[in-house]
Amino acid sequence: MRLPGRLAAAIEVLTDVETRKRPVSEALKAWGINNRFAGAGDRAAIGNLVYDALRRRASHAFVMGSDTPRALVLAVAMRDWGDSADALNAAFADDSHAPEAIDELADNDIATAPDWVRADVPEWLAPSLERAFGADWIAEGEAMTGRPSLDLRANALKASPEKVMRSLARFSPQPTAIAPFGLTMPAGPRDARTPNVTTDEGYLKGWFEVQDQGSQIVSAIAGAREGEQVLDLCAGAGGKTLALAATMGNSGQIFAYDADRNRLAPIYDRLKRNGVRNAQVRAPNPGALDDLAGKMDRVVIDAPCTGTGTWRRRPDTKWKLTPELLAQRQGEQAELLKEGLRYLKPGGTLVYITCSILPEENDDQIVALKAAHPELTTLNMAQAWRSALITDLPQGLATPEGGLCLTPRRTNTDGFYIHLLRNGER
Ligand SMILES: C[S@@+](CC[C@H](N)C(=O)[O-])C[C@H]1O[C@@H](n2cnc3c(N)ncnc32)[C@H](O)[C@@H]1O
Repeated sequence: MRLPGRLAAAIEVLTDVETRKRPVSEALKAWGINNRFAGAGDRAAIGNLVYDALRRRASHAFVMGSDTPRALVLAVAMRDWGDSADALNAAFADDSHAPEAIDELADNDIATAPDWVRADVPEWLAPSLERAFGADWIAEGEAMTGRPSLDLRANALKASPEKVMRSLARFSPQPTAIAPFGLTMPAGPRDARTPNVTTDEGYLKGWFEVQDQGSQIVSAIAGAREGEQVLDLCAGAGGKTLALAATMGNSGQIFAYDADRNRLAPIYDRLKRNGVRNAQVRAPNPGALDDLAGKMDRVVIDAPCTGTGTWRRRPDTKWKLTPELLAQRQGEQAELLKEGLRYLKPGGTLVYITCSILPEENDDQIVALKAAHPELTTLNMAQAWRSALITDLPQGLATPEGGLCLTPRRTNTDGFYIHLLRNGER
């Protein structure tokens, strides 16, 4: 397929996403099944167009004077991919699969757009983001419209970063800037494809996992040490469990739990592939964690959240988020923090993590928890960073209440928050 046909296909997929409220991945898959002639390169290009359209949905719509799928996809071609309207029209003229010619270009000046449009975020979230980032909030929003890199974590239980680099040399991975076991492959422009690393021999042997550098950083700062008893209360598919096991050198014990059996299911294979021997999965049965009450050195709560830190990867969620959903997540987080305390021994450490950048899910939760539990004290983040990552904590990452907030603009990672609390005296 040439570009005109790919643009038309992207308009079709985006229409499906917007009218049927379908997740992008599902709509792309359905399009692929109905259009079997399209190759992997076509599917990747169409996916890039749809995701790019959603990443900058508000500003694309402003510039084009329209938010139809057609306007949004054409905006990607012109604003992101650098094709002029004239060049596109010339290409459309001799391609029977092309969208209609562009003859109604509004071309509004983005400098005249409201702040939330320039930041490409939902209008109702502007006050929260301004509270989180002050004068930088628009730049932070803009940075969340870029394509994310593909990051890997070398599994220290089985391989060094150098060994993984050799295994994946054909993709030219580079060491990550902060995470010591991380490798990264920057996203390419236009129709570039994401490398398929999960068919690599090294992956199948458990030498590395796909994990955003931000997730690797917070896993390291969680500070699990050799020999500790650790509860991973929201283990999901085990992304952080695996990283914790690696920092613990397979000693001590991690109890991996999740309330959702389906989310937990992949963890068994992943633990095996990664050579993890110190993790015990606790399925969500009644009383599954009762025997751990008051015994844990560390309780990690990688809480369910709005996922605002992952907007680069899942831009459709940016526009679907509602105040009601935020309030629901806040309620779940407050409950989980209380629940997590149950398992902590005196002197133990509570680790609170979200992949959100909203203060409502981050510092605000900690303030409320500490008000109800004066025995909790915030651990020094600069010290935690230094002991986990050897370097000094970079300026500007600390939050007002003593947590840490990573963002695409600050650390070239997904957005993450982490806060460490000690339970009384050690
Ligand atoms: C951010 S995800 C966890 C991601 C995972 N830790 C990882 O690194 O791949 C949050 C998880 O919390 C789980 N969850 C939600 N409510 C819970 C509860 N009350 N108790 C335990 N897990 C819960 C969800 O099922 C979801 O898997």
